[in-house]
Amino acid sequence: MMTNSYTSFVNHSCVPNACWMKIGEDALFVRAARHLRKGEEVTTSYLLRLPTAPLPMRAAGLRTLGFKCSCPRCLFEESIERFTEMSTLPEWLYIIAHQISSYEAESFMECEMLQGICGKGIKKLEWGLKNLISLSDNEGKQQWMRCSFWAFYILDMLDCAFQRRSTLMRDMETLVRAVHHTMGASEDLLLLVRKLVRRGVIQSPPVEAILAPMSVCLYGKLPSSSLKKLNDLRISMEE
Ligand SMILES: C[S@@+](CC[C@H](N)C(=O)[O-])C[C@H]1O[C@@H](n2cnc3c(N)ncnc32)[C@H](O)[C@@H]1O
Repeated sequence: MMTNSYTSFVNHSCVPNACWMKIGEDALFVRAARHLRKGEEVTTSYLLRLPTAPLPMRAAGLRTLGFKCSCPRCLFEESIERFTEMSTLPEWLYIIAHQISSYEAESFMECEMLQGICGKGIKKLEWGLKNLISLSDNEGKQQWMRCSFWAFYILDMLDCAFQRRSTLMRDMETLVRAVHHTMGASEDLLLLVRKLVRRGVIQSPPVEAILAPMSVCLYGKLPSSSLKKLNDLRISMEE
C-alpha cells in the first residue's frame, strides 16, 4: 500500500493491478488489487466515473486527461469491435443501464425495452467471444469484455431471473469474477449485489464468498461491521 506523496507517480491502466482507497478528505491510498510480481509496474484506473465502462467511454474520459490508453484490454476491445459492433449502441444506453442497475434496481422490472436491447447486445457479444478469440487466451479476454458491459449483463440477468432463477446465482458469480479479474473491484457492482441480496433476489452466503475479494480491494481486510460503517459513511457523504 502506498500513500499520498507516491500516488502521483502511478500510471493508468484499464487492467490495473491496484486501486484507489480514499478515506475521508485527506487519506488517499493505492492498494494492491491482486498479487504483485516483484518489479511489476503498479497501475490504477484514472477513470473516476464508470471505470469499468466500454472502450469508447473510457477513451473519452482519458482524452480529457490528455492521453490514449494502449493497455491490452483497450487494444483487444478495439480489435474485436468490428465483429461485435458494440460501440454502435449509443453511450446513453450504457449510462442508463448502469444507473438503473447500480442505483435503481427497484425499478429494473419496468425496463423491458432497455432489457431487450441489452439482451440482444450481450448475445452478440458472447457469440463474438466464443467464436472469434483464439483459445489460448480466451478466458481472460472474455472477462475484460464482460466487465466493460456488466451493466448490460445485469439488466439481461434480472430480466430472465424469473424464467431461469436457478442460473442467476451462477451468472452473477461469473460477472463479479469478471469485474474482479479486470479491475480488482467495482464499488457500484458491490453495492448493487448487496442490494439484491437484501431484497432476496439472490442468496447471501455464496454471494459473500464471491464479493469478499472485491471488498478487500476497496476497503482492506476489515471486519464486515467496519465495512458497513465505511459504506454508510460513503453513502451519507453522497446524500
Ligand atoms: C500522475 S502522472 C503519472 C506519472 C507520470 N507518468 C510520471 O512519469 O511522472 C499522469 C500522467 O502520466 C501519463 N500517463 C499515465 N498513464 C498513462 C498511460 N496508460 N498511457 C499514456 N500516458 C499515461 C499521462 O500523461 C498522465 O497525464
